[in-house]
Amino acid sequence: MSGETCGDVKELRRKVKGFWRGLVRSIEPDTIRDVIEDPKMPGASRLYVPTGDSQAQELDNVVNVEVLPKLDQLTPDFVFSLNKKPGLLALATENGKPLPYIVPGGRFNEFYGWDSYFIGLGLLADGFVDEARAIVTHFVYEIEHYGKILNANRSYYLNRSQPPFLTDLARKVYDKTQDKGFLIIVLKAAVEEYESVWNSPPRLDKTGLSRYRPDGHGIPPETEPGHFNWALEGFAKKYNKSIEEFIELYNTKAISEPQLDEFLLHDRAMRESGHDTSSRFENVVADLATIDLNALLYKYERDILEFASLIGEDPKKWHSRSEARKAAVDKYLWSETEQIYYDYNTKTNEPHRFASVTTFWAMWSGLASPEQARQMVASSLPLFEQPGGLCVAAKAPKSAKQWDFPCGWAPHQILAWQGLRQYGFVNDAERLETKWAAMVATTWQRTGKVLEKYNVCDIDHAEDVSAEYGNQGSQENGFGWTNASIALAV
Ligand SMILES: OC[C@H]1O[C@H](O[C@H]2O[C@H](CO)[C@@H](O)[C@H](O)[C@H]2O)[C@H](O)[C@@H](O)[C@@H]1O
Repeated sequence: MSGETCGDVKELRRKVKGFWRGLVRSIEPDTIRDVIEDPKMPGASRLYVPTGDSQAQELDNVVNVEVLPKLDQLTPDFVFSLNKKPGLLALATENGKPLPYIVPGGRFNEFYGWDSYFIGLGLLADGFVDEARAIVTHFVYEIEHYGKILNANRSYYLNRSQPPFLTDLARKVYDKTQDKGFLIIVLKAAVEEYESVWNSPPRLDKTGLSRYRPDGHGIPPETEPGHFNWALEGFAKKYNKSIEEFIELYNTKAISEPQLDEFLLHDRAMRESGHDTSSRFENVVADLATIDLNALLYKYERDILEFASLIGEDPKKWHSRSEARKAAVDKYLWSETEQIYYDYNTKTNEPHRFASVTTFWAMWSGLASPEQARQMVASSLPLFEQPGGLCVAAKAPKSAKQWDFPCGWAPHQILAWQGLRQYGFVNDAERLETKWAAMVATTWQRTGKVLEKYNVCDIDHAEDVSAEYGNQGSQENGFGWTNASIALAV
């Protein structure tokens, strides 16, 4: 790294400490209006509170508060019915006060599932332990009241989750606080989430592995206008309708289109995977036992085992579960010849041969054996390494989406750095951290912004990623997980 770049990185690192403040939100009378605001859906003005949360209900003299029905009534049809009156979902309070949370930034003005994990890591690196602990408390609240850690706390996200990271963040917070009471609460919620969301049908498959496969109905309303035009044109033509007219007919079930149902099943699963959208997942992901999710669930099993031991409960069951998952991953996902983990198609019963950088999640979670890790570093790492760090994929698809080549994203970098270090590949981790931090910092100097994602293959134009809704991030506050990556790399 040149002296100038090194200076940019250090300056950005200092800035990041201050960026967090601008991303903090809190559901309380003075701030509720700004917090409810949804750049994705202008006009959102409601706060939905779960049955039984009387504290959140007290805000009804400031905004329009509506109480949700009980958990088992949050069906796809019910959630769809809220699309005409979208709103924010209440989060946890503590000692009678709302607990603040941190949003990613840009068009994402709500509490996200996996973004919050990475934000939590950044907060811990910056010494904000209470704020990181609050993220865990919100996750627990969401599991108790909404049945899952939500994609984010908006009404239209009620039926789906995101990649699960509760236990690792809780463990890291516990390491700082040594609060066993906190661990007991987390353990109960994590087991509940594991059993009812990830280890039950429809997500659990006969292989014993899990898939992203949420329920839902209709066209996802939070996407930018025209997002689905390419997929809907043919259907609209068939009925001699405009795309808007067709959407209305389809959404209200006036017409039935099983082929579109199938496309949207995968689309929802792709959003649950956090990788919306990508050519790896389009039209297939609800059938895939991905390396991503199964690595994360292995980590849950290992963490739950440890939490149970720490509080004096019998951890045996979790040992068997993690061993069974490891065996299934080795059987179905590991490619001995190509030395990489592929996803497995549970419908066609064959590997989905798409090389993804998430293969390194098997190292982050401890799922890979030392030999598998060595082979992946030797054979697969070079496929993804680019001037700006790790790319999502090894090659360009026909039509690139934002989670495709040539993009690189902070969560992928962070998990790979940690995975590499865990298996002793410290030089590789340091080299990748340096490449990424240098690219983020020089782009920040050039554009004034810290962004959601980067073109890691063309670092002189790294901000140039126009796929889908463009590139989020700002001058004042950066972007949540990228801020975190700088806090962790430097
Ligand atoms: O509005 C379109 C989609 O936006 C979200 O996805 C992207 O931003 C999230 C927040 O940073 C991030 O978690 C996700 O990985 C990104 O792809 C949202 O999560 C989607 O559900 C939504 O349809």
